[in-house]
Amino acid sequence: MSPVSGPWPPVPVEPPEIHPKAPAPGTELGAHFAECFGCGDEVDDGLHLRSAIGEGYTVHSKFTVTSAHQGAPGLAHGGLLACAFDEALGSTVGNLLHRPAVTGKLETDFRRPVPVGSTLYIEARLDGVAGRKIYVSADGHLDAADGPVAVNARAVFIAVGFEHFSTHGDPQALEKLAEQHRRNKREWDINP
Ligand SMILES: CCCCC/C=C\C/C=C\C/C=C\C/C=C\CCCC(=O)SCCNC(=O)CCNC(=O)[C@H](O)C(C)(C)COP(=O)(O)OP(=O)(O)OC[C@H]1O[C@@H](n2cnc3c(N)ncnc32)[C@H](O)[C@@H]1OP(=O)(O)O
Repeated sequence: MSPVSGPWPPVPVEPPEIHPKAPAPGTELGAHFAECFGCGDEVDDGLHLRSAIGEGYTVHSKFTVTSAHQGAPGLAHGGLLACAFDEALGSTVGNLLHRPAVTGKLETDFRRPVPVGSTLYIEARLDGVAGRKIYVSADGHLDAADGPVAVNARAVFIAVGFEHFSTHGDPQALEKLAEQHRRNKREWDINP
């Protein structure tokens, strides 16, 4: 339960409908985009966050804080930690619902410092859906899945059409990504 103030979700919601092709519990999720700062292998100083589907359709992610992620000497930058939660929560929405969506709002509650060299274990869950609004939350534990909670986060993702990415982003890179997904036989319909 997040200590961030106010009721959550803030509006009446429907239970999320897990997509029939959502990966089964235990499935390790690869990077969704090699150049993604959150999970991409091609971003040297990125987070290299790795995720797997948990029981009860949670998503478990982890990343190790490096010196490239510092704010104060020896400590993770708060915005960087927020980025990790954006990634983990986005992965939760994308992989469990198979709905293209973008972050509308992201709230974080920093409860303990996160030192360089520590690993953050993030457990994320779907909290409910209201129309295009998808409510998600997550807790980040220090150095073990049951370690002390360092960060809580909650977010509203807004479902969008695929044209959101092709109109506002880089259509050529998007087509390359779709091709990679086809090659890897990922079950995600990038162009539904
Ligand atoms: C990203 C991957 C793409 C490739 C996919 C490939 C593979 C996918 C597989 C798995 C995915 C895995 C991982 C993904 C990991 C990370 C993802 C990172 C996600 C991001 O990092 S993404 C970047 C940051 N993000 C933005 O760049 C958004 C900029 N923004 C906009 O583009 C518009 O702002 C938009 C579209 C949000 C809405 O615009 P719009 O015109 O379509 O709709 P409108 O404004 O009418 O809102 C409709 C309803 O949402 C409510 N609403 C809107 N905004 C709200 C807010 N802030 N708070 C609370 N509620 C909000 C309204 O109140 C209304 O609610 P109601 O229906 O009840 O009236």
